[in-house]
Amino acid sequence: MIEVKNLSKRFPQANKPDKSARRDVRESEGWFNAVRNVSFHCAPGEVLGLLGPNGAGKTTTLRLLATALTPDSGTASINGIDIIDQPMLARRQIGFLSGTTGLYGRLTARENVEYFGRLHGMAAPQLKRRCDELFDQLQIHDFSHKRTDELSTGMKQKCSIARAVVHEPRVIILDEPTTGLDVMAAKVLLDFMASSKRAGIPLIFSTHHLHEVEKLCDRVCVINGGASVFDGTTAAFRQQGGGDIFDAFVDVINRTNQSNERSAA
Ligand SMILES: Nc1ncnc2c1ncn2[C@@H]1O[C@H](COP(=O)(O)OP(=O)(O)OP(=O)(O)O)[C@@H](O)[C@H]1O
Repeated sequence: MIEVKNLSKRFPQANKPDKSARRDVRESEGWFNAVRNVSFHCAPGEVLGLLGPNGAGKTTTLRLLATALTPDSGTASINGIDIIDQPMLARRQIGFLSGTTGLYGRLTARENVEYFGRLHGMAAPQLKRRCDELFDQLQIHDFSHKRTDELSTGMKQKCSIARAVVHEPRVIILDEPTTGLDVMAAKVLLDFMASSKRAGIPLIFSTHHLHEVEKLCDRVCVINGGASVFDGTTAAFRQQGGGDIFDAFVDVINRTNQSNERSAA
């Protein structure tokens, strides 16, 4: 179970805001409140889609949850483990794919995944079994012997996901897993996510592709201007757009933009 309540994170602003530019409701006296008030939950066997326009705060939220950043306020727990009180313990439960691949270019795909498995303390037979399983699921076998600096974008992404989940995490968090991938590569990743769901693993992923949400997600959280502005089932979200998920997204964003503009004025 993943539970997030009222998370917030601000960053110091390097430059003074341009007075002629439209004011962002998140700017405040030298700080930028990238995440202001984000709440959602995701139960075992559920997939939650994290949606929002560019710059909404999705990556920052996922980095907070994955313990790569420390929240300024709010709480989050992974299977009952508080990420602020016990970040190391929480981290061991999480498989996190960040936007940057972080692969070692001079190692092969297999060496990269095995290296991270060993860092997690996996024994050789367990690691071999897990690599074989993941390389089947993610269709990595054909290029597992190639150095990762020689791989295509899709191949690198598959390898990054295998690396992120090699230790059989109890929750999975993926930041834009299918961005930049062709249809066939994206399908492999979506099938992988569906198999994690069948295995009962709570999975959260951010995306700009609403058809992925239709296909996979039980729940949706929309972030706009650093705050969660919708958190509920995919069916309830679709209802917001009279049955159309695209209309629902546009409607929620337009409504909250108007209210943010009123607050910033
Ligand atoms: N380290 C940082 N310092 C200052 N501002 C930051 C930092 N990290 C993120 N921000 C700002 O916080 C806001 C949210 O960024 P974030 O990357 O979380 O958005 P996002 O929803 O993932 O966007 P996208 O869909 O474009 O990936 C942006 O305005 C960004 O410039």
